[in-house]
Amino acid sequence: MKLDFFPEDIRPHIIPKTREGLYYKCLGCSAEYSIEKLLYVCPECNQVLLIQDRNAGSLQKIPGAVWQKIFDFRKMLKIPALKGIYRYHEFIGPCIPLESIVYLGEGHTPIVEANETLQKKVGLSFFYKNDGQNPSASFKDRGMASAVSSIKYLIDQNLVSDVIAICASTGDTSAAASLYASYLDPLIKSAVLLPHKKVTSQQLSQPLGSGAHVFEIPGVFDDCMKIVEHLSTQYSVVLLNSKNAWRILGQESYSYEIAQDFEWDMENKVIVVPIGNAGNISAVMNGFIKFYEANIIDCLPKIVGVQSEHADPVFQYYLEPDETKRKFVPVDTKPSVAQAAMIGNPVSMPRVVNIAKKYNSLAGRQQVFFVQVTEQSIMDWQLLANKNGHITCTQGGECLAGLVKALDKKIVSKKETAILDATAHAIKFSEFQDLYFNSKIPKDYHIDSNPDKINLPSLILPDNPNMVPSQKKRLGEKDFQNFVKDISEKIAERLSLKVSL
Ligand SMILES: N[C@@H](CCOP(=O)(O)O)C(=O)O
Repeated sequence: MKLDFFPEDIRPHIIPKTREGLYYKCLGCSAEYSIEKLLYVCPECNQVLLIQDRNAGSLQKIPGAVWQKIFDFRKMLKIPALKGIYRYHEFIGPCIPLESIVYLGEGHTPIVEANETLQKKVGLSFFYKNDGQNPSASFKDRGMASAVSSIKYLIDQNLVSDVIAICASTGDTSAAASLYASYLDPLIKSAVLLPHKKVTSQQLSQPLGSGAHVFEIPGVFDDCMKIVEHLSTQYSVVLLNSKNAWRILGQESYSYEIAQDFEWDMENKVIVVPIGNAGNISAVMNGFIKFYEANIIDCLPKIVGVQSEHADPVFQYYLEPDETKRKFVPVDTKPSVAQAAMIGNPVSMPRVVNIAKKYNSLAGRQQVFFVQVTEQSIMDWQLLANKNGHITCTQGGECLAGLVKALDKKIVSKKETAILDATAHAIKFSEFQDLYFNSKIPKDYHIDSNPDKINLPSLILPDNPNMVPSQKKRLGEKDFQNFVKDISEKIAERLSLKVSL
């Protein structure tokens, strides 16, 4: 829609204006740093950073209802830079000029209501937000669009050049990082570190296809992360993990979209997210806080963070009810089908502690909860969700298992409506489905294949196995007709089909 057709009251705000005000703030010592430097931890105390906005107060000068109208109308713009996460430019990266924004189609993923069968089984109304429908098939594209746009902004100002972007990954981050970097080739080259044999083959193919340098490292994700942290302090590289605070900003768009899709009504809503490196739950909470502070939503939804029993450091931390006695202890992970979240020492733990505290305090009651689920429940719920029309990954299965657990523990009630994060597309994690269906999940996952849930292909051969069509030798007309009839009859028998009249 052309600018002239927008309502007059919001017309001056439809195209966002670039403005200053963002800075890095250390969560340890509160030191502040310019965003014109590439920085991932505080040079003083080594603690993680968050990006803050000195002019956040100015956002409150526009009434919440006007912001809602601006975002609703912005949907109709045809400007690529504003079609993705930067619809919320003022809240995500107001210093980034539209020319520096990298847009590959991320964000505004569908929210799909679970069907009646599944809602009945679970016991309350819920939706999946399909973040697997992002360009690299996971939610990481939100954060990557933000981090890579921030680098492009620095490149455009001649503040950096010849960028080598680097990340550690369980699969999704590396796919997103290499995809966005490849779009800016040759300005940005990428290198990814993956734990050897702990990334699915689909995920391994993604950075390879994008032309990244792919390094497989013995150990688990946490080991790769340490190497990336070391590289980023010793060498001139750009770190693209969520330790990079720009990633958090971009991932806040997930919350903004939920608010907008539910007509800004967050009453009785529960947001369920899996926790791995903990960047996403930090971003999700922070996003809702920002919209609440700007009066765009009038209450904060409940947040339920879910971890597998095989990788549960955040859940363990919050088991201690007395906040003053809590002590974070990294855990050694065990094999998990929620492989993307198989992380024992999440880099964003200090962010979770800081933001969850603020969230609960703003809400005036506990609104952030953590639950732990079994590996068996992750797999069983994922398979059931996908048998009912969803396309969720194992982490999405983890969310559903977490919702069931939260209902059981009375953290969530039947009156509420949950929105579950399908963080990636099911196809990325189909290897776990294959293992389950073939009853071959290794013992240390602690998952048994339920025969009722197994689905395997059936090879249908004709009575005469030599009379089959092939590319090398086609059958003669009569033999081919016999083949078609024979196979059809066998399928009809399997499906108990009735002959049509
Ligand atoms: N699950 C993640 C782990 C790294 O996450 P990040 O958000 O901290 O970059 C992955 O997909 O690699």
